[in-house]
Amino acid sequence: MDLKTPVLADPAPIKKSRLSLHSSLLPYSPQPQRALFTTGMLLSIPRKKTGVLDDVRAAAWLDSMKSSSPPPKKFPYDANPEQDSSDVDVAYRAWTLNYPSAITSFEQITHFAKGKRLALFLDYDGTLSPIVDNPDMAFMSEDMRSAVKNVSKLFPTAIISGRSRDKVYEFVGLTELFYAGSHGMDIMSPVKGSDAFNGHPNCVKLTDKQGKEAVLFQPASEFVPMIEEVYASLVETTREIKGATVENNKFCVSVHYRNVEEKNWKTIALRVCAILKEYPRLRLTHGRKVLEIRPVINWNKGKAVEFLLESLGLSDSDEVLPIYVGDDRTDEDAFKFLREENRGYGILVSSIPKESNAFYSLKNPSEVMEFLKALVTWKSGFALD
Ligand SMILES: O=P(O)(O)OC[C@H]1O[C@H](O[C@H]2O[C@H](CO)[C@@H](O)[C@H](O)[C@H]2O)[C@H](O)[C@@H](O)[C@@H]1O
Repeated sequence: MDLKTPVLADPAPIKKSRLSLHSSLLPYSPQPQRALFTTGMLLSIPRKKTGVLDDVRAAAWLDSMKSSSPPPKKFPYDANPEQDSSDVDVAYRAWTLNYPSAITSFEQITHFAKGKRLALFLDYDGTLSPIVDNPDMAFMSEDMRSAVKNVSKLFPTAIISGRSRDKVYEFVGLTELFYAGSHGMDIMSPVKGSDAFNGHPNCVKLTDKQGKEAVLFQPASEFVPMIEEVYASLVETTREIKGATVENNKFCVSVHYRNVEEKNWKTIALRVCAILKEYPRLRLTHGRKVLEIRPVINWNKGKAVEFLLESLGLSDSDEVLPIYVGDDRTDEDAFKFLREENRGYGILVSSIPKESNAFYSLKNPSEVMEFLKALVTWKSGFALD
C-alpha cells in the first residue's frame, strides 16, 4: 500500500523532523516494545525560594497568559485598522498548507486507515463543546452527542480531558466510551487487555456504574490530599479578584482567568506563584485562559493514550491507527506521542494558526462533528462493500 503524502499536504512546521517522520510513517513500522511505566514516574523540579525568582516566574507566566490569549481580530498582526478579516483568512489558509484540514484531507486519512482499526481519542472542551465563559456551562450539543455515539459504535472511542473524570462523564453522558480525566491521570478502562498493568500499585479492578468489571488507573492518587489543600488556598487567594474562578479537577486544579480584566492577570500570576512555591511537587501548565496546577509526575495525555491503546488491546501499530482530536496545549503531549511513536495522527482544533505536533487541523467543534460524521459514513459504506 502506497501511503505517500503529497508534498504540499505535508503539514510540516519544522521541516526536517516532520519530513523524516512522514517517510517513516510510510509504511507504518512496528514499534519496539517499550516499558510504559518508567520506574521513576516522579520527576523532581528544583524550586528556589527567593522573591526575585518568584517575580521572574510570575512575569514569565504573565507573558504566557498574554501570548496564549491573542485577541482574535488582531491576529496574526498587531492592531492594524487597515487589516480586515480577509488578511486573517489568508494567514489561516497559508497555515493549512502545513496543517491540512482533516475534512479536505479525508480521503488521504481513510486511505491510511484502510486495513487497520481506527481508534479515536477526543478532548472535550474546545473540541466537542465550544469554549464558553462559564466552565460549568460547557455543554455539548445533542447533535454532537449523537455524532460521538455513532462513531463509538464503529471505532473504540475515548474522551481524554483536563476535567475530572466524573465531570466530563456528566457532560458527555455516553456509556459506550472510555474516559480519562485530569489530563489522563484518572483512567477507567475495560479489564480486557489490562494484564500488563496487573499488580501496578496505582491500578485497581472494580465494577463500574453500569455493573461492568473495569480497571481504574490513577497514577497521581497520592496527590489527592495535596490537591485539595492547594485548591482551598487558591480559592482563598483569588477570592477578591473579580471574575477569577478555581475548579477542582481531582488530580489537578484549574485557575480560570477568562473573565478577569487583563490588568489583573498579573495579580493572579503572582498569587498562584506564591502558593505554588510551597508545593515543589506541583507544577503549572497553561491552557486556554486557564492556569493548570498538577503533580510533577511523568504522566500526561500522551501517556494516557498509550495506556488506553494497551489496555484496549490496540497497541499493535500495524493493525491500529489512532487519531487524537484536541485544541489545547495539553493535547500536544498526545499529538507528540502519536508523531514520535509513528503511531497515528493528531488533529488540532484551531481557528487561528498555531505551531503544533498535530498533522491535520479542524477549525472548530462544528468541523469536528462533520469529521466524525464523515468517519461514520465512510465506515458504513466500507462495511457494505
Ligand atoms: O482537556 P480539556 O477537556 O480541553 O479541558 C481543559 C480545560 O477545559 C475547561 O476550561 C476551558 O473551557 C472552559 C469552558 O468552555 C472555558 O471557560 C475555559 O476558559 C477553558 O480554559 C475546564 O474548565 C478546565 O478545568 C480544563 O482543564
